[in-house]
Amino acid sequence: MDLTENIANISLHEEQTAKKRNDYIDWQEYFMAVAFLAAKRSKDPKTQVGACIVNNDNKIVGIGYNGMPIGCNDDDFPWGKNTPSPLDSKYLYVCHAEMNAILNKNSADVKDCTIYVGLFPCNECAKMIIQSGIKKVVYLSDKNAHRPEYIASKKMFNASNIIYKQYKPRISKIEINFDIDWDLVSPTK
Ligand SMILES: O=c1ccn([C@H]2C[C@H](O)[C@@H](COP(=O)(O)O)O2)c(=O)[nH]1
Ligand SMILES: [Zn+2]
Repeated sequence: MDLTENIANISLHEEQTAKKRNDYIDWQEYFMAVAFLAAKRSKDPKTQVGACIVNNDNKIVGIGYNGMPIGCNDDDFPWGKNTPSPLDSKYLYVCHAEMNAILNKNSADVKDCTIYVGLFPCNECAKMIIQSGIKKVVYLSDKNAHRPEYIASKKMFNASNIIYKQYKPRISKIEINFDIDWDLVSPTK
């Protein structure tokens, strides 16, 4: 066997025994990352929230982030928090991420689905989650847990048998790199 034949045989053997990669992200990481990616669309200068709704077949059926309603120009509507008049702060106008994800659904309904969200849902979103038939909430931060709206959310979720579970990341960062050298990743023949 000459050298070229030998190299060809070695590379054939490598191809035939190739194993799947094992550093892929799991479903939870994927759905929470989609929620976080959606949040990057938010124009809120202080708090960007994203939500991703998933059905029992692990199919994404809705994505949303906090933003102004359609027709309400986000350059004209306010983004402040503590203004003398409530009419001049964002709170009366901004649509929450969970609400947008539910309303943006691309399936007939979101019954029995799970919603992945960066921030634990407020009481208004909790009502929408319950009424839409979503059965599980996976959230990352519960930073507002002490506030009455969020205590109310938990009261309602408990009464309606909605499961809520804090997501504990296995990895702290998922990187998206558009600057990949595809020829290095999978050399063309
Ligand atoms: O359930 C929730 C609660 C809040 N949001 C959005 C609404 C606002 O744009 C921000 C909260 O602003 P703060 O400056 O942190 O008060 O988060 C949401 O999308 N879903
Ligand atoms: Zn809300």
